[in-house]
Amino acid sequence: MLKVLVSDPISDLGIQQLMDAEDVVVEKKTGLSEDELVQIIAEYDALLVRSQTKVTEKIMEAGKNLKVIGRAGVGVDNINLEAATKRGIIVINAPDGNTITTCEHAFAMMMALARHIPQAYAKTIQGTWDRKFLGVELRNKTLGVLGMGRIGSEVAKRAKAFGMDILGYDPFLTEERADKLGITLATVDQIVRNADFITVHTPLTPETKHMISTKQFEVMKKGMRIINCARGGVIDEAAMLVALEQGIVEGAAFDVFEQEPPAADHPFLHNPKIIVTPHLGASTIEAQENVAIDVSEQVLHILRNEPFKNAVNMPPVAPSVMNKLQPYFVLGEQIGTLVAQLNNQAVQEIHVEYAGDLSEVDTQPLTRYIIKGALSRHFGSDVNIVNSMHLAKVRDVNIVVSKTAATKGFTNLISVTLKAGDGSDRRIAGTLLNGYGARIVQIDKFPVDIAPEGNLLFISHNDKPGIIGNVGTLLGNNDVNIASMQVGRKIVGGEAIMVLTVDKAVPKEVLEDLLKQPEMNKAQQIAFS
Ligand SMILES: NC(=O)c1ccc[n+]([C@@H]2O[C@H](COP(=O)([O-])OP(=O)(O)OC[C@H]3O[C@@H](n4cnc5c(N)ncnc54)[C@H](O)[C@@H]3O)[C@@H](O)[C@H]2O)c1
Ligand SMILES: O=C(O)CC[C@@H](O)C(=O)O
Repeated sequence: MLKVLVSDPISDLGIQQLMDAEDVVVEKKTGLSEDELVQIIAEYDALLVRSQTKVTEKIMEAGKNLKVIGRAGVGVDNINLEAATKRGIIVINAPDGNTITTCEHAFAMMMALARHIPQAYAKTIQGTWDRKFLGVELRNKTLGVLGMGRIGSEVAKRAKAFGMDILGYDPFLTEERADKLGITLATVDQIVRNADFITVHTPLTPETKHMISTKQFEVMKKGMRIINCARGGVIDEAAMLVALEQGIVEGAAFDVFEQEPPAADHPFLHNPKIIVTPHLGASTIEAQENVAIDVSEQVLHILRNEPFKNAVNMPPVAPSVMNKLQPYFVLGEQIGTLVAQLNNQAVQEIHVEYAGDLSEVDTQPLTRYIIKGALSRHFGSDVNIVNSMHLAKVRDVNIVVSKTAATKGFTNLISVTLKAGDGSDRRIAGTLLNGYGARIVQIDKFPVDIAPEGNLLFISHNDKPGIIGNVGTLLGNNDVNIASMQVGRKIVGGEAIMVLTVDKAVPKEVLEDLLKQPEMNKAQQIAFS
């Protein structure tokens, strides 16, 4: 008999099919600590969670029979994916079931903000008939939506019906799709400067962490309102409080927090201009049923060795293919990550070219790693080798793969070009050198020789005397040690690049100072993990 543990409150109706299955026993034990879970998890073949249970490495290590972890919801940030992958535990989620519900929550928050509904309610039930609450209309206001995926797009549709003008930003949002949605494609800067309301709908990734912080608040319209029903930390809580005190922010509505639950003395819980809810975005009867049904169905398929979808981590790959390709997986993902970090435009096409030895093998699994790397900058832990091609497709990113036996001087070469909607492109090529390991050998049109590890600093500048010295001095003065440096240019006095390996991450302020140096065009930190 297969055993399934449900460790968070999950809709009974949603898990009915699991409970009805003759080969499955379902046990519900909610509110368990990590240690309590460690004690019992070995008995179970599957674990079903929402967001409360933190599925740690320790729990997985104890889960000797665990084949699948089902997350009834979207975000899998409460599950240690790496540990699951390492142990061959499949992690699945239910990405679509709570989209509308969460969108409606964000919209409800926006309306409550506009009309002070929670504050007015609290006064009224205390016996104070206070009619001084003066709201604003949504009509004719500008709404900025950061993250135009499933939820952000639904919010935009509803805001249009309310007569709002919508500015949207998403790295995968092209002019064409924005037109289709009837919104204006904008940059983050345009959104923060012009929006009366801002709502965020991105995952929490290193890039989206504090994407709205002091710098962004400083240029916002005085009296704007802001909503976070995505993930705590996308909006910098401390910076938001300062902006509220300065009158830049008139009101804020948060469903999610940097630390959940927030401490009892968290300033958001005691500020009359901030509306809070306890991560209720997905909490409707419909959404909870939807996600539980989706996830139960997939868990049953996995337990019965049937084909399944929505796996968030490693899929099985045939051993023969695996043996040939495995050495390239890390490099492929690194090339994808690197090229995505260099690109700042909405991506239309990712062109992967395999040369030399690689032209003779079925490279499909490797392409998945490359696309995963290219998308992970924006999808964070939501993208994996199972869903990377699918995510690219739903975001209208065309994947082109070509092969050539010509070796260009290397026995194997992976070249990845990101083509943007505006016609620009960025290119990275890498190889595995026998005895030396992975190397990045080309950045755009410049040949380089870089080990893809540690912290890289990528600088693009005009080829003028003194630049290398300036960079070295500035980094030295800020205690950033340079381990290696490479420079490249095509013509004397023309466009040039500098790639430095540094011993620690370069602070934001130092990058800003670098950019202030003469002849500098770009200074960017690149990370490989
Ligand atoms: N409050 C809740 O209970 C609740 C419920 C469901 C989902 N969520 C959260 O809401 C968020 C959105 O969910 P979704 O289902 O719409 O996900 P999605 O993957 O469909 O959309 C997320 C979008 O964010 C974009 N993005 C990534 N980096 C970005 C950046 N730097 N700037 C702008 N956009 C960026 C991605 O390209 C993607 O289109 C997720 O964080 C999810 O975990 C919260
Ligand atoms: O289970 C929940 O209520 C959280 C849902 C939400 O944050 C998600 O990522 O799906």
